[in-house]
Amino acid sequence: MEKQSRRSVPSWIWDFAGQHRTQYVLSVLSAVCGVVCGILPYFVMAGIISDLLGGCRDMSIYIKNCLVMAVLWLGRCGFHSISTTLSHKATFAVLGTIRKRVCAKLSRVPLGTVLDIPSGSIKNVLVERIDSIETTMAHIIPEFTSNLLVPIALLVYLFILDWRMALAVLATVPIGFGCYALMTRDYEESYQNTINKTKILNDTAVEYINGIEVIKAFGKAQSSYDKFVAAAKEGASCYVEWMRRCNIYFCLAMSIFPATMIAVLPIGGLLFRAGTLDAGTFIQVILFSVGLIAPLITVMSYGDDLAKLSTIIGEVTSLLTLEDMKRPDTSASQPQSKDIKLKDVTFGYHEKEVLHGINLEIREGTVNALVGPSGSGKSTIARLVASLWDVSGGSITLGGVDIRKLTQGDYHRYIAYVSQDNFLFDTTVMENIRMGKQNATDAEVMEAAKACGCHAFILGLENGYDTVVGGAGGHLSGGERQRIAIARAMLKNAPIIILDEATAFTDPENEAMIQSAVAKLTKGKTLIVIAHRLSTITNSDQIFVVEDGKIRTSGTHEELLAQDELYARMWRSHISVRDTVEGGAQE
Ligand SMILES: Nc1ncnc2c1ncn2[C@@H]1O[C@H](COP(=O)(O)OP(=O)(O)OP(=O)(O)O)[C@@H](O)[C@H]1O
Repeated sequence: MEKQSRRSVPSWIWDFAGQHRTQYVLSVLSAVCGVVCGILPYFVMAGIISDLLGGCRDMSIYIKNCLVMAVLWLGRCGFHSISTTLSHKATFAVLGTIRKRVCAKLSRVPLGTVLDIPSGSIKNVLVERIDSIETTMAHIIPEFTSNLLVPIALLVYLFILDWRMALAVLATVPIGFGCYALMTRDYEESYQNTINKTKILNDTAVEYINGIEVIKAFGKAQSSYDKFVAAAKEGASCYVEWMRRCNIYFCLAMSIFPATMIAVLPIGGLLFRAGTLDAGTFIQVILFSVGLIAPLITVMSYGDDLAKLSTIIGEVTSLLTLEDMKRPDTSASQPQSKDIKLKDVTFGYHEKEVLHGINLEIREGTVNALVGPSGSGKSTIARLVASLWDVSGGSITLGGVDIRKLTQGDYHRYIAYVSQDNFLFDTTVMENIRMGKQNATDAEVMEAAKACGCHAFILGLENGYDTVVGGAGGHLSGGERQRIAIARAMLKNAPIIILDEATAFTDPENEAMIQSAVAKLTKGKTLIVIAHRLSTITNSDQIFVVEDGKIRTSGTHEELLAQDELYARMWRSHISVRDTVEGGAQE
């Protein structure tokens, strides 16, 4: 993910806060009140010390001050609690909004954009990184503001009291800031570095888990594990090195900042001796200098968090500013028919063009097949028609309307796409099928499953329709996954079906069941099928032979057998493989 233009942290939070802005404002006000309650006791203490020095023996004054102090401390706790409650509530809502916007964004960008970002990185931003800013955001908004405002107010008061002593209080500040600046000089670069290492670690972990089957099968457990350990070690040493560099400056800054007495006591002592500073003012300055530095140190400690927040905002922004597929908010016009036309379509993944001027017409209600050698571009054509990517050149029209002029929602109502992957979500069979139609009743889901011949095997599962299928449908066989995916498409009841036939699961029994499911799914509809088993498409109205990213020929099975050598060759090899398989099965 590229770094995108950075926005300031407050404006970014303000934008996402939306209807929760009032909560943040109230939270800041409560925090200011809390810090004021924390500082007022210093005034009271100054008063008590003056009274003591003046020889006051009136008990009621001490008791009154004691009560005031107690009320102030209670107030401090109360306001702090109100402030953090409000800001935590608002922050959780903001983080929810951010996650929703990122997820919505991912559904609007071309599929390729999402595939190009390692899934570990997206998951990392969406879950861990956004989570990690919760505490920072919830605390930083009220506490940073209040801890900054109150010392400023105190400083103004000190300058009014005695400008010479106010300067003495500030004497250590430039040195402390100097140390802090040294600590943070390469902060952004170092932090980005650690983030990159963490991303590599995440991606390695996700790859290790996703590829565990291959790793085990090929005996690569040790080398894959070593790769993961190396990524973990690199991440750790990067952190340790960064901390080692910062630590000395951090310790110096944190020791020098609070050491206000170094200047306040000798300068104050000299002025007191010279008679230009009275004891009461001297005492107030001593107390306030302590009260002033503590909130300032808190503010400084947020510098680190602010920088982290800014980096994470950059990452989230880089996801949110990914370029959308160009689709309008409302469709310019509605298609007059369900005919699909590809005109001079070119397309490339990254720089490499894989489709070179595709022209084909698919008439409403017909069965159409794309056949051709592996890698010739069949699935790519299907994905473009399914509007998962945009064409690089040329156009795809539905009923005469360029599909880029239809909203995603409008277009997807026309299309049901069953991909080779047959991805199932880690939820129940019922919910996986229901994804075809969100408001479908259980009865409708079962009806679709029956029509696709899955009902019986689903009832045979551990918990029937309530069986959880595992990550990506891992608890089911390939053929079962495919039939559930077909049932899902059937429930959607879209007029155009795109079926990217998987090459596996070709045992005769499964093939027969899948064929019967497909036949029911596509009855009276437009079908575009990517066929690997040519015997399944001999009755198609049109067969397009794709070769090297171009349509080589088109026609019916018989026409192509007679006219196209490539098709005839593919048919002969299909027949001979099928005979071998079936012969083998019968023996
Ligand atoms: N996500 C991708 N990124 C980059 N290149 C890709 C991507 N998907 C496919 N390709 C390339 O595009 C070309 C066409 O691939 P496509 O999947 O469309 O072929 P196909 O005819 O469907 O193949 P098969 O029959 O093996 O499924 C191939 O050279 C392939 O390597």
